[in-house]
Amino acid sequence: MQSLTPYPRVSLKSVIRTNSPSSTNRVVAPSRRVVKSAYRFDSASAVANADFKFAGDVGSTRADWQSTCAILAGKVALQQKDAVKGHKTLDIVSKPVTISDLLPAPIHGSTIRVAYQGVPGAYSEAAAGKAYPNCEAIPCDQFEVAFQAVELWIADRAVLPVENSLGGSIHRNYDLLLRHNLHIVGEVQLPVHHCLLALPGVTAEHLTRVISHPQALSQCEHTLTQLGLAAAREAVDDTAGAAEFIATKNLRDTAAVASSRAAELYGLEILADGVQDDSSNVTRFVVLAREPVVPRTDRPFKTSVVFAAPDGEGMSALFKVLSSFAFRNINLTKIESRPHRNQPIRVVEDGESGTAKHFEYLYYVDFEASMAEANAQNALAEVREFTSFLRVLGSYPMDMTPWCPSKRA
Ligand SMILES: O=C(O)C(=O)Cc1ccccc1
Repeated sequence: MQSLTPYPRVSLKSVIRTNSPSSTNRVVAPSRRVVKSAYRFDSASAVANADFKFAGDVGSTRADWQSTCAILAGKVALQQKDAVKGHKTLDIVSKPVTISDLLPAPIHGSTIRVAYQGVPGAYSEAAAGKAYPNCEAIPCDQFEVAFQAVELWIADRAVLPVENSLGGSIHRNYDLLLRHNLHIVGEVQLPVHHCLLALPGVTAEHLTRVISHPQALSQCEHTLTQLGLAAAREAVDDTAGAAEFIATKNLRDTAAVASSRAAELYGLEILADGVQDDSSNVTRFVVLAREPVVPRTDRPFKTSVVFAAPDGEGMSALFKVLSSFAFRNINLTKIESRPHRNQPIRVVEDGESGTAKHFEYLYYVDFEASMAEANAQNALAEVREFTSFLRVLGSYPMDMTPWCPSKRA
């Protein structure tokens, strides 16, 4: 997959590697001033950006964001120098951690900073806006960077897509959930409405290439073919980044699958509206934070766990785990298996027939219950007995917003 986007984003290079806040490092919350001009998701800036044309004047929102990135990059450069000198203090900070920084929600009047992968106009940015309507949405160039942005207090939350009703799971994020120690504190389900975008004046006959996030391409494959688009499909990091790439490079032979908001932001035209193969196309995002939320029982909660089976017991352990939930009438909403990276293969020697190689898996399960419920606690106590590894990724309120398929993002 190519990374095409020139938009200034928090990148791996600009995120300093340091120990976690619980280590001996003095890590304090970043001052709001450091990131105050980060792109802000609210209707006012959406309207301001509607006039933005890539080839013309750069709007103040974008200029502000670029200067923010410069500040951030400068701070990071400073830290890198300090790291070389052996200083371990994280230097993007100007005040010590207070109790309000540790609260699961921001204190009244403060703006929550939400990291997402992509550039403005990405669906992940819309998901951040749905979860936290007046947040500062912080674009990151990779999923991993969004995790690190939260770990390093550059952001308060990260919002990441994990599955789509047409395209299936986004495996990278399942793997990252395990590699990092953030907690799932919420979920967002976003109806995704895709458009085919191109430079003004370009028609379908000019197109030799359609670029987008691989999930977006797979969600539109049938419709694009029906539109007679024999153009090659090319996967890039995010939908809005694809739109921006076309605008900056002035590509008249390339279209992007992205949101109508991306068309407005980057001065593209909508060649076809609603190109997803199914109007009930929904993407589920998880919201991550450094601290878990306290599970409750006064509203519907979901809990996400990941576990591994003891050596050689893959299928029977899975059966027992599923029974633990079934016997308690706990509904599972998701089950996903991923290769067990620390132990990918189990080799079984059989003198007569040869050597069998079995793949080992980790299982990700979501169930509809709160960890505050005795039922869920008992189920997990039992699951622990059948598994060699078990981690609760989070117990969090379910997204219960009314169903409205395919609203334009
Ligand atoms: O690329 C984006 O805009 C994303 O946020 C990832 C994505 C891609 C396709 C559907 C939903 C989310």
